Amino acid sequence: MADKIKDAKIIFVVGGPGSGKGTQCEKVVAKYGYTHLSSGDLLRAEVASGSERGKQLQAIMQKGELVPLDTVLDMIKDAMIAKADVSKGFLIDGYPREVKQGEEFEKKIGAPALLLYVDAKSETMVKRLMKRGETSGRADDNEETIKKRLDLYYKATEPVITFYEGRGIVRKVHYATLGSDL
Ligand SMILES: Nc1ncnc2c1ncn2[C@@H]1O[C@H](COP(=O)(O)OP(=O)(O)O)[C@@H](O)[C@H]1O
Ligand SMILES: Nc1ncnc2c1ncn2[C@H]1C[C@H](O)[C@@H](COP(=O)(O)OP(=O)(O)O)O1
Ligand SMILES: [Mg+2]
Repeated sequence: MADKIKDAKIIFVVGGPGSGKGTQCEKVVAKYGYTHLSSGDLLRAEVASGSERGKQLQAIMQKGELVPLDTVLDMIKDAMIAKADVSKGFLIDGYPREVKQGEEFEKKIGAPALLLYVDAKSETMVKRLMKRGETSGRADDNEETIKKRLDLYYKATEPVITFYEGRGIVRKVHYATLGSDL
């Protein structure tokens, strides 16, 4: 099964909470036809299913913490396999959240061709998330959880960008300016 995605083109999409990862991914999908997989969306689908595992995930996400690595990696891998036959490439949005997640992904699936870094100032992210929280119904779009998610982003996720900069595969995306060197 995993053989099906062995040679897939993989693009990691990394940025702070509310930086616009999902929004930029939609633009890439429209332009290049890649398959968009958001770790957060996959987790929220599990929560919505009402399963016991979903309840545990919901409690973690509500606190602004990271869910266990194996859980999220297995979900992404299953989703990739399900789309392998129809996909030109994969946008992996919201993963890796820490360097270890990147390492495990590479061991189990493969190496990314590119990392899209969606950059935004922390004030901008907070403002957007507070606004999104008015309608999103997301348990983590509230002031207290947003603060925790931002702290965790700077502590755990920014090092991911430095790690892949060392490999020369990081492309920074600022607002709606998607380069044509994708
Ligand atoms: N370039 C932008 N300018 C203004 N608002 C934006 C921009 N990109 C995203 N947003 C808004 O910010 C919020 C967070 O965007 P989203 O794509 O959901 O971010 P993420 O997936 O990184 O959490 C959304 O409400 C979205 O409409
Ligand atoms: N790769 C990952 N590892 C662990 N937890 C993750 C994860 N991706 C998402 N989650 C959990 C923790 C996040 O705070 C929550 C929401 O993720 P998200 O939808 O990517 O949010 P956002 O991009 O707005 O920060 O889901
Ligand atoms: Mg998102």
